[in-house]
Amino acid sequence: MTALDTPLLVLDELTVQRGEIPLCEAVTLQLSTGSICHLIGANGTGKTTLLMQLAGLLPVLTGEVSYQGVASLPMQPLYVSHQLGIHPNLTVAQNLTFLLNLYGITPSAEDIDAALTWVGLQGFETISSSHLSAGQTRRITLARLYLLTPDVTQLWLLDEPFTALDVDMVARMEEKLCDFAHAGGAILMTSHQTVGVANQVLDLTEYMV
Ligand SMILES: Nc1ncnc2c1ncn2[C@@H]1O[C@H](COP(=O)(O)OP(=O)(O)OP(=O)(O)O)[C@@H](O)[C@H]1O
Repeated sequence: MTALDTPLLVLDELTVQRGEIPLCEAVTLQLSTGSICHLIGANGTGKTTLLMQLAGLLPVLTGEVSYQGVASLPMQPLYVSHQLGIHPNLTVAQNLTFLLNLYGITPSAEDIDAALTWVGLQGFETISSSHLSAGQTRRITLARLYLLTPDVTQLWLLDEPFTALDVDMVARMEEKLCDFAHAGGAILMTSHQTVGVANQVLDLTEYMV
């Protein structure tokens, strides 16, 4: 039995819905440990809406979601929104600490140093986050991935994580996605760029109302 044989998240006939308006119907998906699923579709199809539904930020009104074999939403998926949620009045280290605290992790100074080094922000710990470029700001939100293993959260929902990143950082991110999937995690992610490491695709265009 390979890692891909183990079902983790199952969507059965789910309606992607924003308020009263259904966007996509009867969406079906099975994600297993080891899955890196690229969620695709034109602008406005409902990709962000689906990720928000799975993160518990918007309701699932029609269809079933089961997680680890139980009819429910995942208890604590990691949801990285394309809206960054970085507080401009906090330093880089303070923002990263806050993002990790949400998952019950209190990082040590060494953890912060290692995560920021991984995203190329070594030495930025005490810099105000308002002084960073768009790509550097996104790197703060991604630095948390360095410290999150499948033991903490087995499902990553990533909304356009590669936006504003340079080629080297995208390559580093893809390596991290593979490491996480091989360690027993599963990933559902949007990107308007090619995701070379994806081993599954969900095209929402096929389900549009
Ligand atoms: N805050 C909102 N309130 C009401 N409707 C919204 C809101 N955000 C998006 N929508 C609507 O929901 C639809 C789906 O939006 P969503 O952001 O899920 O699309 P998407 O596939 O992620 O698009 P993109 O590729 O542009 O990021 C859009 O057509 C839009 O009209």
